[in-house]
Amino acid sequence: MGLGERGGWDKSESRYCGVETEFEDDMPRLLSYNLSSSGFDFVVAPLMDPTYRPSLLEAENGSSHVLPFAGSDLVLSPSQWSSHVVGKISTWIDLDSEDEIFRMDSETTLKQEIAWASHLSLQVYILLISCFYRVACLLPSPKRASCANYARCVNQILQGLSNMQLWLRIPLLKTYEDSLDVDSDDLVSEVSTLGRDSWELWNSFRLICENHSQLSLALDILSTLPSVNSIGRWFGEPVRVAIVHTDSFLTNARGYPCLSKSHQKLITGFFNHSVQMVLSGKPLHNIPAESTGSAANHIDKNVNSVERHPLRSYLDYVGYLYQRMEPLSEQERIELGYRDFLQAPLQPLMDNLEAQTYETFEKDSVKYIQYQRAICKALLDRVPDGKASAITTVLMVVGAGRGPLVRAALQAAEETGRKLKVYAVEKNPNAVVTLHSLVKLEGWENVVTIVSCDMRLWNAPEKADILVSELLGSFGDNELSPECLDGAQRFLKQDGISIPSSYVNAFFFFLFIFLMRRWIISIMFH
Ligand SMILES: C[S@@+](CC[C@H](N)C(=O)[O-])C[C@H]1O[C@@H](n2cnc3c(N)ncnc32)[C@H](O)[C@@H]1O
Repeated sequence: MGLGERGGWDKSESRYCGVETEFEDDMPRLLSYNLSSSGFDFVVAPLMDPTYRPSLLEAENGSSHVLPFAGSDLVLSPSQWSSHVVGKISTWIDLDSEDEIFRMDSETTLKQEIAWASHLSLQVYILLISCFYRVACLLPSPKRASCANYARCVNQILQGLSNMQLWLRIPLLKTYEDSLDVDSDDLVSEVSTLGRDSWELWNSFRLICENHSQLSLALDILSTLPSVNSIGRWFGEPVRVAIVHTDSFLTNARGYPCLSKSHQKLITGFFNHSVQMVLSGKPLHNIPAESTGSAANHIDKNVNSVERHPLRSYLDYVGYLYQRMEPLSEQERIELGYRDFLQAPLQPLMDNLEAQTYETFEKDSVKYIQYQRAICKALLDRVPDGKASAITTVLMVVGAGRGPLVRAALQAAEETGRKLKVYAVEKNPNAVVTLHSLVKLEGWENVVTIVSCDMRLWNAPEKADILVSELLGSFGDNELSPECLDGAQRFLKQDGISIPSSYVNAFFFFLFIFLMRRWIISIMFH
């Protein structure tokens, strides 16, 4: 999901720019109009007729009614539902309304619509496992500052939801005063009654939802933006979509839509965080040969006509902003998938790591350069220039994996002109296979001895001058490095050294940050 590599609109991944539409019960026509020739990749469309109210339908038809969804699940293929439709939950719902019937109607509708969306995505999950988690529903923004019942109900739904993301819609507003500056749009007039910073609203909502990983954000980008500090706070949040309203666009000298510098900065910042864009609203620019009227209402009966989509010039502008960005460096591309994700700590002693994990380690070139520098310094320190050809330093890499530290050590020896003998100790037999082929391929047979066993059980034939390891793990000890390295100390000569020579357990540091996070955030942003 999300934007592909920079340098062009990458079509290899679906869903990079969508369009918000109104209710249309002919889904295939809606898709055909908005996607096929118009350039959008997905629609954010209501799943249910907005006039539907459970209490009214029940009064009319008793219990034998059919829910007024936008088409049956069969009108689109499972992959079309998953890649091209984000279900928009009815915006009229208000689960914190004082009117009990309205509140009950809201809760029933919310559950029915999410159950329906989940039904659509469940088929997809079975048929197309790779689409897992691409399926999403857009929850309307809370209507009032106190939205505990809405959040409680969403939390309840999340507990039973395995195949879908919920995106809570929140307007990008700093304060109540901010919202008063903005024109009277439905959404804004709703949120202006909230009377508080929209980040606070999101924060209280997600806390009630216990920070559920399937709850993320859809941010409405309006014509006025909050301060840079206030915006910065959102970049630490799980924003999946930025909904850019047409009234946030200015008009350039040729009459085409464009964005202010601050809006441009915001949008490119979102691109950098793989946030998808959605365009919303009526076209407000009079461009020759382009039709006017609402994007949502403008479904021509003849969908095959070559008429330009009314929001096409807005889409082109967003595409232009994307293409204008500097392409990502190789390193940034590698890191992209790891941004903003908490990783489950690895257990390399208990488990045998997979090739993919080693490959990820090996891409961290900065780390291996630091090791190489440290080994260079150690070699120069231990072996004077005059004895460089007479003394062979014994170096042991304990936990050698597929060999990047062996390579760093041999490069250090070459760089310093020192003679080196390397023992590579590794307990993962699969990694040892790769290590063997690397040693052969590089012609290191004479200097590298591979030892396939747990370092704690190894009977080393000689003692080492330098012990090199990389077993820090997430908190400096989850790979059991203290225990393993303690077991390896017996290999070390009396005056031998260890690289790294020391490290601290960062657990308490992170615990402190975690416990003080609210205080730190308030200091940073107020
Ligand atoms: C974090 S990985 C680092 C691998 C490699 N040095 C690198 O940078 O890609 C740690 C390696 O140590 C190995 N290892 C962990 N405990 C070990 C032990 N007691 N004896 C031998 N190898 C061990 C693991 O199998 C794993 O390959």
